[in-house]
Amino acid sequence: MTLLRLISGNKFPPPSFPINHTTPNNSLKSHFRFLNYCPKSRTPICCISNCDQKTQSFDEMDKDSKWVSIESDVDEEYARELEVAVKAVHVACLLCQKVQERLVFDGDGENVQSKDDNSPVTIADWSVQATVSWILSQAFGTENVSIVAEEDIESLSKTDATSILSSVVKTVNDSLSSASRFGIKPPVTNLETTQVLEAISRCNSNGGPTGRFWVLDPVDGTLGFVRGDQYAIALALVENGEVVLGVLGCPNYPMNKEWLNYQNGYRRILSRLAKPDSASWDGNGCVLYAKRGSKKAWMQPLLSGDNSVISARPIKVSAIDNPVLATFCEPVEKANSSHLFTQGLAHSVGLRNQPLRVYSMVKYAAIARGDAEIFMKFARAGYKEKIWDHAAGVVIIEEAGGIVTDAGGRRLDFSKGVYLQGLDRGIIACAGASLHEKIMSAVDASWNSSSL
Ligand SMILES: Nc1ncnc2c1ncn2[C@@H]1O[C@H](COP(=O)(O)OS(=O)(=O)O)[C@@H](OP(=O)(O)O)[C@H]1O
Ligand SMILES: [Mg+2]
Repeated sequence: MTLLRLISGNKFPPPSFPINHTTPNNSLKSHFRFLNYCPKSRTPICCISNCDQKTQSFDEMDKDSKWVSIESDVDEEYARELEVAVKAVHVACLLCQKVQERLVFDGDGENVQSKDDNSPVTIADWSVQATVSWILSQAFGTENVSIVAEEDIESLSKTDATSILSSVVKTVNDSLSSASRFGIKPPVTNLETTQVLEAISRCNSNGGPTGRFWVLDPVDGTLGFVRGDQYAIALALVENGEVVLGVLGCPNYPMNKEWLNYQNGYRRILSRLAKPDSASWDGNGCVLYAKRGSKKAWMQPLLSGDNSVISARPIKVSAIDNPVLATFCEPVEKANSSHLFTQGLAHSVGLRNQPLRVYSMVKYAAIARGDAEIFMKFARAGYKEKIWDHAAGVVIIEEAGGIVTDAGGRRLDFSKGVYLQGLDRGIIACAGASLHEKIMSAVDASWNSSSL
């Protein structure tokens, strides 16, 4: 059996796989082939193999195996989808780190474009979209993959965009060629420009109430990204209108939440001064993921340097329910959410801490990890929230024990197409029910006097 079958087929390996019985839980039938136990973190981890070799037997693959863990059972629904999605997001995170480094440190500003709505788009947005689209198509077959995603190829295909397009093609090929460290088999030859454009434009699903589709925000918080700050890569799987899987890559969100307070260059300089050692969780980013109904959410560190060990740890929302001790997060940009309105809400609920203003869906990650207790977003009237800005974050918070609704207490509806239709006033995510109710009551009490 070739590795390709493992990656692209829906079948799991045959039962004759070598299972390392040093695992403390032999009943866990991981969909990875080699169960083992991480000597450092003492968590169960599973080998994946170095896939850049043409065809390997499983025994051969074991020799150069690398470590990635996904705590799920081979028989569980969506196990294969989760495995592929987490790997794809890891690949995308490394891609973005490299592009951001060039953009911010080397002043490669040419690779930032403006979209029709004046929001920025960079080679990272298109490259991630192409890369994730290609990986999903390889894994499940192009005909089985439907993707709703933020970018299209309109501006990229214009004649004056040729140098950007070639940067995108190069970035995608560089990224896929090193994806083997995650067990993803790279293309046999570099992707042609047309293949890259096709991978991007294939993400043209409009979602809807039935069937299965992926939702991708290739770079959420592009403004944060171009400013050298926080951003996220968000991938979710929606089935019959319900988000069933969510994966959130946060390349600049390290283990230690204090780092969030250092914005822009200051944070970067600090992270450079204190380069993480390869096994450290402190300095590098993270990938969070969850599966609907599992009542568990997980976090992995990003690979750094030559490190090839990744173990996942469970995450939980904060237990704080006293407003005096709680912290709320909100968008950095006033244009995206009214700071004035949330300031009033904070005052009436009795929140005392300064708001944590963070770009992108990293805010969802902060709630899921227990670094903050409340996330509020109140966009201007008429703004229509897109499903890719929320899908992955919602399922991760919910499975980590939190609550996400609109201001009327209804769960967000991912079944109505590209937009979150029918959203009542704004979005409120909380660690617990008591804080959530307090915020909703405060919104009711002050909404009519707000200018929103
Ligand atoms: N006017 C307005 N109001 C509300 N929301 C908007 C608005 N404009 C954009 N967006 C969307 O917001 C995404 C950025 O995340 P946040 O809303 O959390 O804002 S911020 O990054 O913290 O400033 C951002 O995602 P990206 O485009 O992927 O960066 C947008 O989809
Ligand atoms: Mg976004």
